[in-house]
Amino acid sequence: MSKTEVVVYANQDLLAAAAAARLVTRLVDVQAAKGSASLVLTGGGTGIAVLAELRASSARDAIDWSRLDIYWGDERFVPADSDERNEKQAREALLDHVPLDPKRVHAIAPSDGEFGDDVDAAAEAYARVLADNAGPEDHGDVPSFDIMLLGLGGEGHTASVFPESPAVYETERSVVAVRNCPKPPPTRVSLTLPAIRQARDVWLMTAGSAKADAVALALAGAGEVQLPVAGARGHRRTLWLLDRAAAGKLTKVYQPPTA
Ligand SMILES: O=C1O[C@H](COP(=O)(O)O)[C@@H](O)[C@H](O)[C@H]1O
Repeated sequence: MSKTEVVVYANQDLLAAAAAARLVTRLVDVQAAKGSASLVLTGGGTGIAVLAELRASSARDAIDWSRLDIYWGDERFVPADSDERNEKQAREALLDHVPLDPKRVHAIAPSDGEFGDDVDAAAEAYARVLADNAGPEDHGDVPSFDIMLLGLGGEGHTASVFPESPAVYETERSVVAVRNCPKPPPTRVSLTLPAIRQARDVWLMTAGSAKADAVALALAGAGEVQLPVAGARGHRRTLWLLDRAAAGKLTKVYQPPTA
C-alpha cells in the first residue's frame, strides 16, 4: 500500500536543503540494499535549487555517483545550449560537479540533436531508453525508478503534463511529445502519468503561495485530467515537500514554528 506524506518547511531555502539531505540518505540506503540507484530529475525553481544544495553538501560524497542512473521527468524541447533546458540547468547546478558515469546519464534529446526538430522522434527515442533500462522485475517498459523528483505549476501541471492536454489522457505510451504548452517554451517531451506511477518514490517539491491551491486540491483528491499533479504518485511512497506558503491552504498538517 502506497503512503502519502506531507512535510512543511519554514521557507524555500530550508526546503531545498532538507530535500538534498533526504536525497543523500535515501540514495545511500538504496545503493546499500541494491548496489545501484536511479533518480529522475525535474526542472523548475525548487528542483534546481535542491540540486544546487546537494552540490554544496559535504555529505554528497556518501553517494556512489558512479552507480547512479539519472533520468528526466520532462524536458523543454530547445537547443542543447539553451538556458531553458532542464538538462543544462541540472548539469550546471550539480551533474557537472560529481563523478557520474556518463553512460548512466539519460538525457532527452534537444531540438538540435540527433532527431533535429522532430519532437515526436525525440519522445519515441526516450521511451526506448526507458524500455532498454527496464528489467524483468519492472513489469513493463519503464524502470521502477527509486526516486522521482517532480515540481508542479499553479494550474496543476507536473512534468510537462498540463491540465486537459492530450498528454493527460495518455494511457499506453511512457513518453510523449507535448505541444502548445501554456507555459513557455511551448514544445516539450514528458513522461506520462502511467510512467510516473512506475516510480517507487515520488517526491513533489514546491514553494510559494502561487502553488497553494494546486497543492490543496491535489491532496484533497482532485481529478488528474483537470489537475495532473493529482495523478503523480509513487507505488511505495508519495512525499510532498513544501514550504509554508505552498502549504498555506492545507489544514491538519504540521506547520513548523516561525523562526
Ligand atoms: O516548466 C517546468 O515547470 C515545472 C515547475 O517549475 P517551477 O519553477 O514553477 O517550480 C517543473 O516541474 C517542470 O519540470 C518544468 O519543465
